[in-house]
Amino acid sequence: MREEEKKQKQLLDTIKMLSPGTPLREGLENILKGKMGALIVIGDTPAVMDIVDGGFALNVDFTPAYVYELAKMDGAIILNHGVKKILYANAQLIPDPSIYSSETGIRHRIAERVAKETGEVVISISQRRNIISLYQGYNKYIVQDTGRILTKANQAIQTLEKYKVVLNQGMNHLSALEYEDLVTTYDVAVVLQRTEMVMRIVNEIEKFICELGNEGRLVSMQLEELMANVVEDGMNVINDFNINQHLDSKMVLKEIKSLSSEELLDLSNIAKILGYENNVAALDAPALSKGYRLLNKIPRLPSAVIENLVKQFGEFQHILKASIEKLDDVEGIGEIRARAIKEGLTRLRDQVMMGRQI
Ligand SMILES: Nc1ncnc2c1ncn2[C@@H]1O[C@H](COP(=O)(O)OP(=O)(O)OP(=O)(O)O)[C@@H](O)[C@H]1O
Repeated sequence: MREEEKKQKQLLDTIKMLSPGTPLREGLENILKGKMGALIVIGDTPAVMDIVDGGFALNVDFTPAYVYELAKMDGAIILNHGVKKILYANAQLIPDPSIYSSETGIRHRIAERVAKETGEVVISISQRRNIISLYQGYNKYIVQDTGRILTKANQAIQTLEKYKVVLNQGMNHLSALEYEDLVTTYDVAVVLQRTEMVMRIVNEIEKFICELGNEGRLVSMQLEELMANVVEDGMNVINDFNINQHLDSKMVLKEIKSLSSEELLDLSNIAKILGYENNVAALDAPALSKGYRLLNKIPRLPSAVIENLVKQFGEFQHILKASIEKLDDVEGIGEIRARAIKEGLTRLRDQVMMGRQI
């Protein structure tokens, strides 16, 4: 999984490197518009240079215009890793022919084999089919039309908005139950399930944003606005209800993330990760909140003080029922802050109950 995640991140970084607005993308678009093809290797590692024959060394600064002119020649262009320099042009690439390639055109076959053999990024522009393909190791990615990606990104934002409404309702319901001391494992598992579903859509949208480059600013802003507090609230729900002796909150989050889409639908899987019994009946069992999430919503309450409160009282219900004097006894809390906490909790209760009626 780790290796898979690393590869995915590498591919995303590469996609960003040729996203709209970058000099590399401009060069590639020019080649496409000029109805030419190209074969471009990014990186002059020994593994790459071992399979290069002929061509000539340039070592000039990368510009979209140079790469366009050089693409008029036969053979491959080799750039440095940061795409700052054009190192070689007109190079013949001779990768191991026994490496499997699923491509049909010669240029694409060479590109795929070179990427597999060297692990580097290879870009192939097909003259006939008018497409840009990118190979990195064993991964392949086809550069798509910006308008199409934008449509998909906007659809994903709309889906995210719908999921966010449902998540907010779940969070508000959980808050109300925390005040009433009526939380069950089911209510906790539901909000964590919804949070994870939201995060999975966010991952999709982040990929689109990488692909869109400077065309993705609006989507990025919308995403940022929609995601305010989602990650923190999710983490605090785990902090509040995790009773698993073997997993800390970060590990719990990781376990939830590693659930397949089907496993995520079964709430008892989430309950089990949190340390509750792994059966349907356990979902009806009461769950006690420590209070991290709700205390974090009180303005100007430092996290160290929240930590001390939870350490001293153990449960949100005990904090809720504590007198000003008892709150005052906690390290970092004087009388003024104790009153502010009381008032903050009352105000929050009113907001939560109002939200529930809607
Ligand atoms: N081994 C190689 N090393 C470097 N460049 C190559 C190599 N093989 C092919 N090329 C480049 O690819 C160009 C196109 O080759 P060819 O037309 O056979 O491939 P193709 O896959 O049909 O291309 P396209 O899809 O662009 O029409 C060649 O003119 C050459 O510049």
